[in-house]
Amino acid sequence: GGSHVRSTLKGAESGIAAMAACYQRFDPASYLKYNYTPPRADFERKDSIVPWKLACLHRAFTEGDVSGELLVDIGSGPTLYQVLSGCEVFNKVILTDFLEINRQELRRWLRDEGGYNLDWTPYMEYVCKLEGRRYAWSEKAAKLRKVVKDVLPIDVHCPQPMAPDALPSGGADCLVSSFCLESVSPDLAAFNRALGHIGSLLRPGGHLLLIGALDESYYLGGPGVKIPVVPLNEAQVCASLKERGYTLMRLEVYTLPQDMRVGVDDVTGVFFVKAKKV
Ligand SMILES: Nc1ncnc2c1ncn2[C@@H]1O[C@@H](CSCCNC[C@@H]2Cc3ccc([N+](=O)[O-])cc3CN2)[C@@H](O)[C@H]1O
Repeated sequence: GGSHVRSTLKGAESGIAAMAACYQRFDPASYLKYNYTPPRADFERKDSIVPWKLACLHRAFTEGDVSGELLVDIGSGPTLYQVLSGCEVFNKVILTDFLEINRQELRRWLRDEGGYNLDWTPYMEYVCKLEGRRYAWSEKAAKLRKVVKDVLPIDVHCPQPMAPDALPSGGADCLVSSFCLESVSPDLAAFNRALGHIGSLLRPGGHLLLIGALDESYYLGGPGVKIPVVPLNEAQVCASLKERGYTLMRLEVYTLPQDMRVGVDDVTGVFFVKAKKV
């Protein structure tokens, strides 16, 4: 009856409010150091996580079935690597995040203002190498600065995650989202709802490229800032996608070698999904 539903929704709201409170302590500089420097971002190592992610994204964006005008990155955080390949395929890219501090970090790089917390050059060089264009990282930087049109607020727990006029009426042609949904959802039900909410931003027939953590229960969003994560397994990810109206086209899983487990989280694996909205 009604009272049960009210208490359930109330529970969800308190879990989401608690999560938002955690994120007030998120520190972009620490987060970048924990996850986007060696060993997790070591371009000399074939088994490093970031090169694996960049290769998955490069392949997904360049195998011919992904096209259109507008690519939106959901929950960009303070990172740009998610759209280094996509910026060659779409002529408009919009980055999004819940925190102004992360949006500022991205804008600082996009406006070439200096004072960055991470050097993205090795990332751009690696993607250029994947594209068969050697030593063109400055062209990649220029392309990114030209194609990224905005950095906007988002809340994936809202049925309408972005402002009503943020996107063209048809929605985005493609979404990419990396390590966001499972890290902002108090439980699996919230993860499922959030997946549905972002789906409303995507046109039918559009693609979703989703990267996420497997079996993660927490990560450090800064020194001593322990942020809870809903632990997911592959079956749950596939079931959520199906339930929210996506057709799964590819699922790839990366298992972290021991020395990639550096104490900043308890992730055992990373999934890469390429899916299509029915
Ligand atoms: N309600 C919301 N809606 C949208 N975005 C929101 C909301 N709340 C917070 N956000 C926004 O979403 C956040 C995205 S960063 C979340 C970090 N994800 C977990 C972390 C990442 C990571 C990276 C690399 C590797 N690896 O193995 O190489 C493992 C892992 C696992 N640990 C953050 O930007 C926040 O600002």
